[in-house]
Order: sequence, then structure tokens, then C-alpha cells
Amino acid sequence: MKILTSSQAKLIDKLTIEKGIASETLMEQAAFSVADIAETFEPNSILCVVGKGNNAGDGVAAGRILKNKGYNVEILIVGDPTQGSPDFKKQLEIAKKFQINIYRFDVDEINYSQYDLIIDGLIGIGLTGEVKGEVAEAITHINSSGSKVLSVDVPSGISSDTGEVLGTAVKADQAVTFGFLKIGHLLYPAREYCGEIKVAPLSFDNSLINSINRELILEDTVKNLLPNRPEDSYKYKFGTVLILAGSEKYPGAPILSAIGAQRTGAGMVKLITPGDSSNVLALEPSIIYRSLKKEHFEEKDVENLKEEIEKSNVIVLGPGITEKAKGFVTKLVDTYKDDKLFVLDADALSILKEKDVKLNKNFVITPHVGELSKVYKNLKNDVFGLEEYAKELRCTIVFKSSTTLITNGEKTYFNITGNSSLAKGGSGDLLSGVIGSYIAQGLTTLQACIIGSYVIYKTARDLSLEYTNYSLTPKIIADNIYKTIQQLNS
Ligand SMILES: NC(=O)C1=CN([C@@H]2O[C@H](COP(=O)(O)OP(=O)(O)OC[C@H]3O[C@@H](n4cnc5c(N)ncnc54)[C@H](OP(=O)(O)O)[C@@H]3O)[C@@H](O)[C@H]2O)[C@@H](O)CC1
Ligand SMILES: [K+]
Repeated sequence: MKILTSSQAKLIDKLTIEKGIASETLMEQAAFSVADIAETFEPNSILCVVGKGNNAGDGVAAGRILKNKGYNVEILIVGDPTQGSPDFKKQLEIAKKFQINIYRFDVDEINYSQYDLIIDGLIGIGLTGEVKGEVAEAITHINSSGSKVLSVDVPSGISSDTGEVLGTAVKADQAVTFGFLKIGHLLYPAREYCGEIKVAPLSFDNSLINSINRELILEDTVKNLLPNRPEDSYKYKFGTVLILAGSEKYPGAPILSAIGAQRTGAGMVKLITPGDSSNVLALEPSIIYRSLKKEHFEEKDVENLKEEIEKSNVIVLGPGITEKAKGFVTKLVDTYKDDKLFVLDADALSILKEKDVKLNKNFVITPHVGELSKVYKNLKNDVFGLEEYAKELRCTIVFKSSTTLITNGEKTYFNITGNSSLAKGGSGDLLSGVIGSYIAQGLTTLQACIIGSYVIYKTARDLSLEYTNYSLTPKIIADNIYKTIQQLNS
């Protein structure tokens, strides 16, 4: 499912109209979908609260369709309708002919609570700046009405490009958008304001779809990425993952990475760690394990580990290493950046603090919000900034957040499969191992991040029904990864 910015949506709209599909036709289609979804609320009475742009046009047209079907519908206009968009004004003229009561926010007193359903057609993708004045007041009324709310396109007040609340926003039970999702639907806080999101079809010109470089990760996207596993194969065919992780202080993190790699199909998983993570063998004896018996990795270990490094396909570097291993990370990356594939996680990311650090397409980095803010800046709602950073570093970034973003600067994937069960120490360690495993099995770094994150997040989502988001742990997720792989393989 492709994801658009507001300007891409406007462009697709414009190009479709240029090909001869009238804007009225698109609006009628949009309004029909809004009306269809409104009916699922089984309302007796409906208030369409509209502004004066085309989002309002959709709202008025949906109201008229519902009125025509026999529902008790009224319309409330916020703003001066004489200043409205041409399509909005047209819809208003039509609505008048259907004997709908039309009120004005600045004139009429409305009891918002008397309606079972409010259709929010105040502002859609045309939002510019913070919501103020009458529109802000109307949003407050909608939110305190106690009525069900269906937002047209996006909840009014939500930025469709960042998911931020600009001033104030409508809290919807459902939002119906057209043709494609918008970035704003998928990021917090907007995800909480949208409620359930429906994507209704519209006769858009689809020739532009291939040029849209942002996409939501769905099961179908991932199914195609599951690496082939021919019967006639041997372990080296599925790659060797070398996990360089842990320290005396953090012996658990490398265990999770190693199990993650082993349980997702890598041919061989080697774990080398400074501390004592020997428990890994009790959990998964097939992992090759060695301890350097010291507090943390040191620069000279790069030379000591030469053989293991050179025999590996991909190196997962960072979980639990502490900042004391920085010299080791810098040397390892400098020495092998052109020859090996890398997944850099946790304290390995501290090398990004250095000025002018350049990675390359061999690298995946997996920062969470805090880690990225330390080495770069806070990009929580800034997809464009993240894409720029990936381009600058020339690598693939997995930005772990309530909506995880995966980008190489050219293409960006949104993962909304996870939940708060993953907001725990250890989830990231597990994920880094899984991504390493898929790279070892021959996927591109981008593909490995897509399937790797999906496998962990989907497993977590399914398990949290039983375990709850509180009690689910990365180890339990690791033990159940096979269930998600089974689903993908069916
Ligand atoms: N593919 C498509 O594109 C299709 C689009 N369609 C629909 O069109 C919608 C886009 O319509 P759009 O471009 O007319 O903009 P829209 O969302 O109505 O907002 C403009 C209005 O908001 C107001 N306003 C803005 N900022 C404000 C603020 N901070 N505070 C207060 N007011 C503010 C602004 O007021 P003004 O600044 O002009 O005074 C103006 O009146 C889209 O979301 C979808 O529903 C469908 O019909 C089918 C195909
Ligand atoms: K809206």
C-alpha cells in the first residue's frame, strides 16, 4: 500500500482531472465511500461539520447522499461559504436542493451531542499551519460531543505530512481516505486521532504509482521476501552471521541477537563476546560461541578476530558492547566497510557522532529515537529528514519507533505492525540478529530490514494477545518466531 505526501495527493488529483475525469466525479466517489462508511455506524442523526475547501465538499456531498438515503442529516458550515472552493460551493447548491438544514457556525447555536454521528469535513490535506479561530472552536465542540466521529480524509488539524497535531485536532473513531494512505495517518500522535483507517478506491491515474517511493509494509509485501530454501542445499548457502556483541556488563543482549539470527534461517551463527554469554548454548546449542574473557571489546581484537570476520558474510555489531568498545567499532568498520555487510546497533552507533562519517550500502543501522537524537537529531515525525540522513550516510536506516521507518533514502517503508510490548530492553537486540540473518541469506539490506522487522513485530503483536504487552519478552518472541514464518510460508 503506497503512502503519499499531501503534494503528491494533489498532483495525482490534478493529473487525473487533466486526463478527463472531472473533479466532481472524484468528489462524488469520495463522498459515496464516506456515506457507505457512515452507514456502518447505524446512526439516526448525522451532523456534517464542514469548512469551505474540497474536504468540506466531500463532507457536504456525503451528507446529501445520506439524506437521500433517508437519514436525518444536517450541515454546519464553519467559515464564510462565499469564500469557499468552487467544488464546495457547487456541493452546497446541490445540498440545498435536497432540503438539508444548513447552519452557520457564527450564527446558529448547535447542540453537538444530539447527533449519533459527526462527519468531520473541516480540513483535509489542505491544512496550512496551526488551526485557529472558529475551526479550532468547532474541533473542541466535536471532541466533547460524545458522538461518534468519522473524519473525511484525515482528522481535521492533523498534518498529513507529519502526523502532528497542528494546534488542535479532531479525535475520530474512523477516518476514510482516498486511493492511498498519507504519511500523517501512520505516525503518532495522528495514529491515535485517526481511529480505524479505511482506504476507499477512487478513479485516480495509477500510472504514477510506481514513482511513489513510500509504502506500508503488509503481509503480502513480506511474503515475497521469504528467502527460498531449496531442499538441495547446505548450510553455507544460507550464510554466516557473525555476532560481535556484549560485554561483561551486558551478557544478555548478544544471546538475543544470536537466537534471532539462528531462528530465522541463517546457515551458521557465530557469537563472539567479551563477557560470559555461555547461557546461549543452553538455549540454542547450534550457535558457535566464544568468549574473549574480558570486560569489553578492544581495538586490537579486530586483528585477533581476523579469521572469523573474514569467514562471515554479515557482522551484527553493537548490542550490549558499551561505549568502551568504540575503538574496536571504529577499527572494524574502517577495515571492513567495503568487504563485509554490517548491521550496526546500540553503542556501535556512537561512531556516527564523528563528523563526516560515511558508511555505504553495505550498512544497516538500527537506531531508536533516543539513539538517533544522540548522534543526529530528533526525527520522530520527520520522514523527509530521515530520508536525507540515509542519503547522507549512504546506508539503510531502521528507525525504531511506535511506527518504525525503514529507508535507504530512495525508498521508505512504514512498519505499523508492532505494539508497546516491544518497548523493552532486548527487542532491538533480537531484531538486529534477525536482520543480519536475512542479509546472510541473500536479501538486500532494505529487504532484510522489511522482513526482519515484520517477523519480530508480527510475532509480538500476535503473542501479546495472550501474554499482554506488559509481560511479553524478547525471549518469548524469539521462541515463537516460527509461527510468523509459518504464516509467511503458507
Ligand atoms: N486526490 C485528492 O486530492 C482529492 C481530494 N479530495 C478532498 O479534497 C481535500 C483537499 O481539499 P483542498 O485542497 O481544498 O483543501 P482542504 O483540505 O479542504 O483545506 C483547505 C481549507 O482549509 C482551510 N484551512 C487550511 N489551514 C487552516 C488552518 N490552519 N486553520 C483554519 N483553516 C484552515 C482553508 O481555509 P483558507 O486558508 O482558504 O481560509 C480552506 O478552506 C482532501 O483532503 C479530500 O478530502 C477529494 O474530493 C477527492 C480527491
Ligand atoms: K477532515
